[in-house]
Amino acid sequence: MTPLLRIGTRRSKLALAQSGMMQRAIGRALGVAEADIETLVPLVEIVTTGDRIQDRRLLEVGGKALFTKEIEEALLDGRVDVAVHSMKDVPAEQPEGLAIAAVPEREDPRDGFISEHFATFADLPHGARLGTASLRRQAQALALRPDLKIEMLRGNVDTRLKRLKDGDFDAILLACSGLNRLGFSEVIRERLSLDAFLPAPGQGALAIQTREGDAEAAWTHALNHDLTALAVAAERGAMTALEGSCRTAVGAHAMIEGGVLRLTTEMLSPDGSARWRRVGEISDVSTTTALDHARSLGLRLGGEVHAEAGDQKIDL
Ligand SMILES: NCc1[nH]cc(CCC(=O)O)c1CC(=O)O
Repeated sequence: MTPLLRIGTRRSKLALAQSGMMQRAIGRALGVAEADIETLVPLVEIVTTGDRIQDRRLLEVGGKALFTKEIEEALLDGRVDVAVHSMKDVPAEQPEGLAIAAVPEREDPRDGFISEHFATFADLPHGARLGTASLRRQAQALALRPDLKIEMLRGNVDTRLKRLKDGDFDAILLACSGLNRLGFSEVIRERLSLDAFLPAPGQGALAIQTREGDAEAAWTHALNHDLTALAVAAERGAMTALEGSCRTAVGAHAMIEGGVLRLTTEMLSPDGSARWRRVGEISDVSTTTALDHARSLGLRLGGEVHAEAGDQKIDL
């Protein structure tokens, strides 16, 4: 049996968990019998530059694309037909010839607090060591607790949890979504508030990427969750206006309740002492609201934050 669709995936446990979930969803959408999914919708593992490089300075030069480049090349070559990414890791612009064909329903978008000895973020003692590689989490943590010592924490989720266990940190912060998908939810001591720890644009959501010509295939519609796609479009609009990347402290989160989409976006100085935030809404949203409508709100609010931060704009 020749495969119907090949799914390109990174080899990390999280990437494999996410791709595996989508493999089953795509198999079902294509009407493939459960027993044939592995054969007809196979996973193809691809090592990306980002996986090879552990040096943060090099990652800063290369940015997000380091985690997606090789997979995108495989898509363009036709070696694979679909890629599953964490939306958070997808750059603002799609490469020529590729498209985000679907955005499945979002997992918990919140950041999780993980610690051996402390039950909540507020319980951390003066000067406690907090591990994170995210400039956004660093800035948001310092905004609440300038006394904390932020320490670099890189690597896959299991590496990070092991370093916490080894006593390298008093606590670490990780996305709840990744932990939930890995089956590690029990390590989360506290789910941090969306207000204090405004998530990264797209956090908790996945991006299903295809060649442009395949983006309208019937199975992509089956995987798409319209309201998540709309919320994420707003968040990524803000990200675009704020030139958000791994290098800047940018948060954006949109929630849809009772037909109202409410977007919050912010930028912070790395030490958390300055914070520029905007909130805006679109009313009467439904599953048929145009993504561009949501994106425009993001671009506008992000632009306002950007303008207000002005000269003080953080350039690292
Ligand atoms: N940059 C790392 C990254 N990219 C996506 C996730 C998982 C969270 C998600 O699904 O958004 C993580 C780990 C983390 O932030 O804890």
